[in-house]
Amino acid sequence: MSDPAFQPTHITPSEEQIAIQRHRGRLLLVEANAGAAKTTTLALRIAQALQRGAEPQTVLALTYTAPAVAALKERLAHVGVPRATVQQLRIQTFEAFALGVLTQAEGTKTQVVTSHEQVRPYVVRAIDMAQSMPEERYPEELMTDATPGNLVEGLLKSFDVLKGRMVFEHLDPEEGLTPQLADELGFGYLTMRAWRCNEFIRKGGHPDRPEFRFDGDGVYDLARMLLTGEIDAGDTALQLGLSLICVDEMHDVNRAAFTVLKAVLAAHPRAGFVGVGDRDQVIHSQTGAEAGFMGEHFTAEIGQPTVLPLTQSRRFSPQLARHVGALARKPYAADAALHTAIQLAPCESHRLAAAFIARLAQSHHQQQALASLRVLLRHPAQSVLIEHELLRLGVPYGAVGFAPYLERAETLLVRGLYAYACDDFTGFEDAAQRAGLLDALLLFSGAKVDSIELRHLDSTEAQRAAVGEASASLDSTRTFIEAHVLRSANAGARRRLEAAMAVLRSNDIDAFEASFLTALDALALATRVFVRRQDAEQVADNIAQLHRVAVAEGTGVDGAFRLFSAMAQARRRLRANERVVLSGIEAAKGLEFDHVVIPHLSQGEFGDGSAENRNLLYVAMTRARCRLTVMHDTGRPSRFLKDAEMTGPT
Ligand SMILES: Nc1ncnc2c1ncn2[C@@H]1O[C@H](COP(=O)(O)OP(=O)(O)OP(=O)(O)O)[C@@H](O)[C@H]1O
Repeated sequence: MSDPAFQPTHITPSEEQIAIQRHRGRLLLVEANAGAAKTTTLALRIAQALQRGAEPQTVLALTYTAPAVAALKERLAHVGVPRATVQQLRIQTFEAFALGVLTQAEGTKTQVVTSHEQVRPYVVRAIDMAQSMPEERYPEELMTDATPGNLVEGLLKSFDVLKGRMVFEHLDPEEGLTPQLADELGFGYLTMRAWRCNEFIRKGGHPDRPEFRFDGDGVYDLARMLLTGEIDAGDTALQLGLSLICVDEMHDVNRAAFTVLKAVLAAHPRAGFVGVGDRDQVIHSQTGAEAGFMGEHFTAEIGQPTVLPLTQSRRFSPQLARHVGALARKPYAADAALHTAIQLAPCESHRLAAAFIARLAQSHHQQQALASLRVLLRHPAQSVLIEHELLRLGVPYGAVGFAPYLERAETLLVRGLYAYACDDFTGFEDAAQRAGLLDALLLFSGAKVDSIELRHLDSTEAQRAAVGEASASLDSTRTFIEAHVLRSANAGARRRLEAAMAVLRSNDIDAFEASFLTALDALALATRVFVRRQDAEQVADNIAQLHRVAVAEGTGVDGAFRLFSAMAQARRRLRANERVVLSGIEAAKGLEFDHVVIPHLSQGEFGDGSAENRNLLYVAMTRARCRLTVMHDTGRPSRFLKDAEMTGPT
């Protein structure tokens, strides 16, 4: 039968790519290194299906993140699939796909809860419930010194693991839950009991569907219903008439997602399947992501796939491939025609690194040869100094995966405390700026807006209404801080806020340097209001960086805060920019940039030596096309740099 090949624009596919594009077997897996053209080849395979006559809406491509969805769409357009057709393809995250199937199966849309703060009260209730069960056989195992609020953060992480790995679903239903069993499974007894209560609460007493779904609950609920038989492959919600099913970034697949995938494949026995991934890009192993889902589990539970190779990086040079190969301890080939400049920039201090990056960004704007400059950061707090230097030089930039430092709630908290303590509201001239400041103060003080007129609104709406009214003028802003924030703050927060304001009021830079951070105790403040410890730590890190910047300015306390206001004005004036972007590494997965800069690679700065951190650095380094700049203190390089053989001259 004649099968004319789809002819892509912009690229000439290799023999390996053509073999994958034109493959006709049912199950195909491609495991290949970063940059070896997995996403592009998936796009070619989809284009070939369209060429063979498949309707766009019968092609499903699943990924884990929204940026990965965007990247696949971009590749499809790049190889020549018309944008209008790309829009008709079903390219979705696993979570969005599962929510769609559930809506269909349940006949109604369930509320989706997106923030940890929204889900927190439910988890607190679950802990209370677990600790007060009348028939509990091991009550002493459930007692702890921590308050429920302080347990939430750890529990949510454990819940992710329980969901991703489907731990409960794989237990023998006859076997009761005991502390010993919990221990064997690697979870605390309280965690497992609280999980059960949390699920009970989430169901809200409704027989058919839960009251709400939090991130990841869509895939989990669908996977669970598939396992219990509430939904099966024959269900109309899964009969989507698909002709081709694809998974990009298969290294992110966990048990729950795999269960969904299995059912979609079973529901479409005539559809082709192509999955692509790279086991060294597993950066979500805590939630059960496992390379086995592209290997032994796939063969055992779905069938024997054909495995086809993509052997060469088409993104970067053989020299960079050698370094990342050494880091990941695997062979790594690359197209010999590609050239990637590798620059090891020595930087003894973070301040020097920030100044260096700002100059690099400035010259990037002045040239046309390279399009994108992406600075990849392990932690958002690392952006504070860099952004400060960029703003000082007036260099336009964007931020992805985290808010720019001047817009973070903790920055507004510190600036707001100064403004109120010293009655200097420079930089808060308009109502929107004052509203941001009040929201930040309310968040960290733990104060609740409570007024008789607003009792008919829920707490979020009541706060919005009160802040909207108070921020209308400077006077009402001051009064609100006095009457609603400080007076009704919880005792611990109020003590810390007052102490920090006393330091600011002294306008003594030495006192500020020595005691501001201790007075505010940002970690304690944030731990009370953030569910995840890592979020609280990030707040504390951000404030520490802000403090460092203020001290280093050498212009006194008032001088430093005026500068922050000026920087905030400057930031608003700068055009939004996509050529120079600071971002987290997770947000860069699946993407590529002409010039990648990775600062903070001195000893201990890239986290511990875990496989997950190694994989994060692997992902970061493999985003570069034409140039990679790696920055560290030459006297004390990170062990990962040593492993990548990047400490000497390159
Ligand atoms: N035949 C080709 N000729 C030239 N360049 C190609 C070819 N195929 C792919 N590329 C380019 O190679 C680069 C890497 O491709 P792609 O993003 O598909 O790799 P990947 O394996 O999915 O990467 P990652 O693992 O990082 O997600 C892209 O710039 C792409 O345009």
